[in-house]
Parts: sequence; structure tokens; C-alpha cells
Amino acid sequence: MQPFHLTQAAPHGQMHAAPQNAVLQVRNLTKVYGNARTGVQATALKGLNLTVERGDFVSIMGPSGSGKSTLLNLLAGLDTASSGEIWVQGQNMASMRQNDLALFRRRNLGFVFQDFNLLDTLTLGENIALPLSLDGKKNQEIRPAVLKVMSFLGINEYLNRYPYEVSGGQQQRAAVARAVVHNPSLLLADEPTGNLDSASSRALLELFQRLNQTIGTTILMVTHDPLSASYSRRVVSIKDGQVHSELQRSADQQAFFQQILNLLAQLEGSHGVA
Ligand SMILES: Nc1ncnc2c1ncn2[C@@H]1O[C@H](COP(=O)(O)OP(=O)(O)OP(=O)(O)O)[C@@H](O)[C@H]1O
Repeated sequence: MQPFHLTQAAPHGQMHAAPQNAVLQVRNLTKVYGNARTGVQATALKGLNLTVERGDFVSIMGPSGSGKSTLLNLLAGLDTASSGEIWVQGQNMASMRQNDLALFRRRNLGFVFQDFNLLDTLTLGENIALPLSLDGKKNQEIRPAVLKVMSFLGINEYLNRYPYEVSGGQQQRAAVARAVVHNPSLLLADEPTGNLDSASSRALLELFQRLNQTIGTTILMVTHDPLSASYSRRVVSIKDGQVHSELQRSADQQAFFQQILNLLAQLEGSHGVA
């Protein structure tokens, strides 16, 4: 299976020294939230370092309040870091101009959220076409790309349905289709199974695995759920705003699941995993 993209997004601007295979490098990332009225500060990330290689499928886990959402928000550009660096495809995000950054993110990142975030006034096909339309692609290029990704994800029969006319699992598949239709360098997923029943969750995670193994999509997923994490190749646990430990999947999924449970039990020692 070939990637869905029409043309591979070329990195903009200058290339810098980052490992050849690193899609994402997070260096010494710190985020301090401040409340101007009360003067209270909360340090959510404390010099976090993380590298994600091309073709990896990484789960980020950790206790409630450990900084997972903060990390994802910074990667997605929804918030800015207090200090530290985020490099995507060898580009330092902090050194890019606002307009270039928005374009770079749109081309290089794909997002899947817990609550799907589809536009209700657009059909599934139109939702999935959005990243390509925004990028100025022509209709005759967009349609085959949309159909290809929808068929890969098993939702092509819902092309002309609106989000409220399909199930939650089908909506989430459409959200995944929209996130990968432009063949992003990195797919970011925030609790993607959080609103799905267990059968739809399994189906979605199997899709993630298939995207990762067949097309080589690099995935970074935040999850509380050890079973979801057992579908990935690597688990990185975060505690108190820093990387606590890592597990690499070497054996079968069941054994990995058990390793993840053990890791969470260890983490729970002081905080309790949400
Ligand atoms: N806007 C904010 N203002 C102040 N403090 C915040 C803000 N957002 C998060 N925090 C604090 O930063 C820390 C990390 O929060 P974050 O939401 O990143 O954790 P999390 O690991 O995603 O938690 P959960 O699993 O419960 O979603 C917490 O102590 C939290 O209270």
C-alpha cells in the first residue's frame, strides 16, 4: 500500500542537525503555567526530552497531571513552551515565522482527538478532503486521495454521509482519514479511543497498527489505557513533567501488555494513574 499523499510535503526553510531518522525531537521542554491574578505557577513540563524515529508508534502514558496533554498541546501548537525546543523533520519550530509554522504544521502533522472534531456541516468525504483543499489541491486530485484513504480505513460507503449519520467508531475512522490523507510526517493522537466502546476501540487501534506497519505512518499517542498502549511499539511514561521510563515491545502483545501493567503499578507507587 502506497501512502495516500499527492505530493510529499517538503520541509520549509533551513535544515539543521537532527538525527536522520528523527521525525520528532523534543529537547529540554519546559512549560510553566502562570496565573496573573493569583500569581500561582504550575510547572507542567520540566526539561522533557523525547525522540520519535520515523516509523515508530509511541504511546505516552503517565499519572493524571504528569504533563501529557501539555506536551501534546505544545506539539500541536495550541500553546507555547516556556523554554526548550521542538524539532519536527529537522526543523526547529521556534525558529519559524508564524505563517510558515502554520503551513508547516498543517503539512507535517495530523491530529486525532478524543471527541473526533469533525465538522457537522460537512459530509465525511468533505471533512477528509479538508487538509488537501486547505493546501490548494485541485478537486481531481483530492477525490481519488479521499476515496483511497476511506477505502483503506473501511468507510468508503459513508463518503456522502454527515457525521451525525454514522456511528462514533465510523466518525473516529473519518477523523483518522482526515489526519492522514495528506501523509503527515507525524500523527498525533490524544486519547483516540476515549469515546469509543471496546469493540470500536480495538478496531481503531488495529487501524493505527496497520497504518504504522503498512504505510509507515509515525504515530505518537497519549493514552491512559494499557491495552491501547500495547498496540504500539514503544511506551514512554511521564511523571512530574519528565520522562520516567520507556518500554520497547519485543515480545508478543500479551507480554507487552503485562510489562505495561507492571510499569503503571510502579508509577502508581506515589501518585496513581488516572
Ligand atoms: N492552563 C493551566 N493553568 C495552570 N495549570 C495547568 C494548566 N493546564 C495544566 N496545568 C497543570 O499542569 C500539570 C500538567 O497538566 P496536564 O493537563 O498536562 O496533565 P495530564 O498528564 O494530561 O493529566 P490528565 O491525565 O489528568 O489529563 C498539572 O499539574 C495541571 O494542573
